[in-house]
Amino acid sequence: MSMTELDQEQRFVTTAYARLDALRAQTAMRRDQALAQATGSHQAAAERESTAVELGAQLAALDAVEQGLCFGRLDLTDGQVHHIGRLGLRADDEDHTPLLIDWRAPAARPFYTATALRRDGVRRRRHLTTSGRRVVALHDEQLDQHEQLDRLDLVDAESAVSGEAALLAAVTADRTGRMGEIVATIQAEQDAVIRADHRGVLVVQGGPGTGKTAVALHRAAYLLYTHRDRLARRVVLIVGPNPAFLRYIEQVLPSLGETGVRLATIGELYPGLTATAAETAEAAELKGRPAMLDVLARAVRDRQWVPEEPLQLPFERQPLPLTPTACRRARDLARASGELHNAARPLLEREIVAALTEQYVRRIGGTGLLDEGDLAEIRRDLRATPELKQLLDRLWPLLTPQRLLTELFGDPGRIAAAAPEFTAAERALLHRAADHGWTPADVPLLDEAAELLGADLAEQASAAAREADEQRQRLEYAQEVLDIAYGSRSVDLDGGEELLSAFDLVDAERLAERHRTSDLRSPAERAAADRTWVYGHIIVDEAQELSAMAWRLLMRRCPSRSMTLVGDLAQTGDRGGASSWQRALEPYVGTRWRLAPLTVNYRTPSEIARPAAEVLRQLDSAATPPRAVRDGDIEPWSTLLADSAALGALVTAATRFPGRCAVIVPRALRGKLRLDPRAAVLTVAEAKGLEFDTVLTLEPAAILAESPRGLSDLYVALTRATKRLAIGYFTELPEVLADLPDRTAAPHW
Ligand SMILES: Nc1ncnc2c1ncn2[C@@H]1O[C@H](COP(=O)(O)OP(=O)(O)OP(=O)(O)O)[C@@H](O)[C@H]1O
Repeated sequence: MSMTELDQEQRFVTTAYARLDALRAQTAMRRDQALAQATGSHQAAAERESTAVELGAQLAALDAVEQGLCFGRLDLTDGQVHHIGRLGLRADDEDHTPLLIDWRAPAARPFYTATALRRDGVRRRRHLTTSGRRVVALHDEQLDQHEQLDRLDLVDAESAVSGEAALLAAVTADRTGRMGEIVATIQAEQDAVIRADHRGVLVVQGGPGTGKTAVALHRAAYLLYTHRDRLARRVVLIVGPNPAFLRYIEQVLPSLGETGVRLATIGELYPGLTATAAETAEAAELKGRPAMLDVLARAVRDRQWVPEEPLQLPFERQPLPLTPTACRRARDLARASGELHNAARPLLEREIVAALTEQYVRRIGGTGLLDEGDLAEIRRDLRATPELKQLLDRLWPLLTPQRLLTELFGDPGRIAAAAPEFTAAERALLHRAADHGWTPADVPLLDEAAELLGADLAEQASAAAREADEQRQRLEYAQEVLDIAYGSRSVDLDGGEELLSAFDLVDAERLAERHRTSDLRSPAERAAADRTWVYGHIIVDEAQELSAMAWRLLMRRCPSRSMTLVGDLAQTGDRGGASSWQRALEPYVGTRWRLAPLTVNYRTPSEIARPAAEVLRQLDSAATPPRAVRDGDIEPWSTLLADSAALGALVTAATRFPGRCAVIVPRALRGKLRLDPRAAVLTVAEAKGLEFDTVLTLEPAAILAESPRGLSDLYVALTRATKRLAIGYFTELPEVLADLPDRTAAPHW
């Protein structure tokens, strides 16, 4: 590569950064102006403040693309040259000439898809490697020099990875503990997923390390770019398996300049609580079964009570009796109304008050002397009796989802009534203390309960009152603004005043409405606070782990079914997780979903992929392991550990390598080992989706034995390493790993 070409690229990159700097300065100035003017009337201040927030977000997006602003160049056969970057830039000239093309724009696509066989008009693809703002290397692929290839070469040219040098540099770099973006080296099969149509359900199935997570995140960025208007307002939701995983990926989208996304675990999808309490895998599996739907429905019906003996309502001098028959009639009527539980309570109340009125009339000697007005008064008095509410609360309590579940799980009697089809052992799994925290598996149940119960009327009334009050204040304020605006006008024409005030009122309402929508929370924040928010698109990572109940919750949040589900059935660890995409999706979309496979493994070198493939073969003899994109230089090995000191020494030695190190342990050993703190000690569930330079998998036989999905767990444990993998065991090495070189005599890395 001649120096002049590097210089030329440097000149271009310098121009692009200068343009970026200018845009930043402009945006910062406009934001500061908006902030300085955010005073004066309430309305104007709110509008300027929201402008300032918007400009602040734009500024953050411009700052985010600093690293690797420009990473590619396409030379087309027609002589055009396109530079590809992390955002689109136009020159500051009259024509706004395109300078840098956003990687998501259609014109950038050939950068990811062109091959020697399908050139898409590309003559040469160039990868630019930069360090800060300096161009340090160029890698070219000449796509027009393969005309004379024979058949064999053609096959190779088709399957070759694009931008090989840049890709290899990316996949062999030391890990930082945070996932990074891959815009410069997205591969063709990944690009197809990233740019797939947003409509309908797309399932991305791929083995460990095939870039499912990376692709899911870049797809979110692509969809936001392509459908900005709709998706920024409706929000893209990305669901991950646990908070540590979300921390691992949370930087990727901001680094691509995208913030209109909500990242959440299932445990965070019920507003007002974060469900992080632990429970057994068996209890979580049970709660994820579709049978829980009936359990919840019965638990609600169980709260619609009929006493066996008459109840008494203290009223005037002598209590009024309320017979079981009257209670049953009232309950059946309320149930027959078809209203949700909380909404049906007023119907029950009306019936109960009617029955009590009848008792009262009977006590005072019949209806002969009473007219309708008297009866209404009696009913009013009954309703005003404080004990009536207590009585109604026993017969048909207003319930929040939290209260329904707490009182259900806290009471074996209630569990038995609601879950007659479960075995005694299963029912025991559901039982727990009332002060037990919420677990992730509770969240779909809370959501389902909210659907069954409907809004608590008291809650609804107070929310409505609050909203009415705010609206009144907004109207008053808007009217004031208009009064001032129109104050100077003369309105003493005949009839003119009336006309004008009607006009004012309409405008005041519209103004108030506009003010109401100047809510400074971002759409993602508003989505997080709203249980019934409908998302524009939902992406689920590790989707194979979702239970049937969790699927229901997500489908409710996405009636359009615009979803991307990424996962690997061979890695399913949760007992309630999926073993077939068709079975999991059937209830919601039938067979109307598309499958996109990913086949190349970018994480583990071929040496490490080999024993993992052996485990996969035992899991599913028909499955094809992903093809490792590179060879490493270190074979994985096993060692029998004499004692915990030997383990400690091995782990300490492992932490001396650059990058990150993890010890993956059976659940039973978690928290029981004293190891070098530089090594992350994780169970398989915790390590899922993550990767490390060096991995020690400990006691694989115990990992296998701990769960009915033991083989899947072992598969996950063997596929986390980017460079070095060793297996340590105290007693037994599973047969499936017996072929690994045994280094018990000299267990060094
Ligand atoms: N095109 C690419 N260019 C550079 N790096 C890539 C590319 N594709 C994937 N990678 C890297 O490979 C590693 C594995 O990717 P990722 O974690 O997305 O895989 P996965 O399919 O989600 O794996 P798992 O099933 O284990 O969760 C990551 O470090 C990712 O950045």
